[in-house]
Amino acid sequence: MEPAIETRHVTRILQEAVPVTLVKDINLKIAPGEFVSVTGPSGSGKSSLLYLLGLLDVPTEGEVLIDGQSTAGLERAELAALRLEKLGFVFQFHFLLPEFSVAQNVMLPMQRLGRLSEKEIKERAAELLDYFEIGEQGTKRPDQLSGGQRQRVAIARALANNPKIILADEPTGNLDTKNSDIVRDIFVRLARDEGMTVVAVTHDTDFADAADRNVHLVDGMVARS
Ligand SMILES: Nc1ncnc2c1ncn2[C@@H]1O[C@H](COP(=O)(O)OP(=O)(O)OP(=O)(O)O)[C@@H](O)[C@H]1O
Repeated sequence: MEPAIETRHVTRILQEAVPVTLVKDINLKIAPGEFVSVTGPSGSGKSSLLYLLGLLDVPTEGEVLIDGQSTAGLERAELAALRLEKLGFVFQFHFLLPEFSVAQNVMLPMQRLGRLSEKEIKERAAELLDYFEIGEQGTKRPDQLSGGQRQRVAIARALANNPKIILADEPTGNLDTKNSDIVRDIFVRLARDEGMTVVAVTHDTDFADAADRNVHLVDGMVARS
């Protein structure tokens, strides 16, 4: 089976006055359904790597493959289309739109993709919110929810278009222990029960330990994998 995500000699250098190497010669194969945590000291390149895996940034050298398909040389619009269809993102700060209801926030990616009718979109949003036990919260605005509930909405939104891959940057970074446990269990369930591929950057050792595999970065390079 093709890896869900593969990097081949991925290096990203920022061309500043003094060039900054964010990550260097990263070679990873992440299998479908695998749950991988990415750890490392502050500044070791974890977020930079996640941005590259998520096609939000492009390598200076090397290539990122999604489902065996190289993304090298794709135009911005093609990368955006791939992201919308195949990838879901969860960040430490939820980035929900404050002026929209919780349900509308979850509906947005589906409306953007444009494959379902408005009725189907509403139903799927309601199902997702139910799945995360926040079905009652749909008509509220994000700021009327607790931090843990908001992060569950952000996860529901990331899943809206049924992506095979979820990329998360410190998904429990902003949560208390109880909510961190809930969110960690959600990620475990997504990989184990739903067969999703999960890559999550984390400083949370419980979260890192819950993954199938840990990739540890030091100075922009894979120190352990
Ligand atoms: N735009 C930029 N200009 C200059 N240096 C940058 C830029 N973006 C990132 N860096 C540097 O690149 C390195 C990698 O950053 P990155 O955010 O990927 O690290 P990280 O491991 O995610 O860190 P943290 O755990 O603190 O979030 C850091 O040393 C950072 O200071």
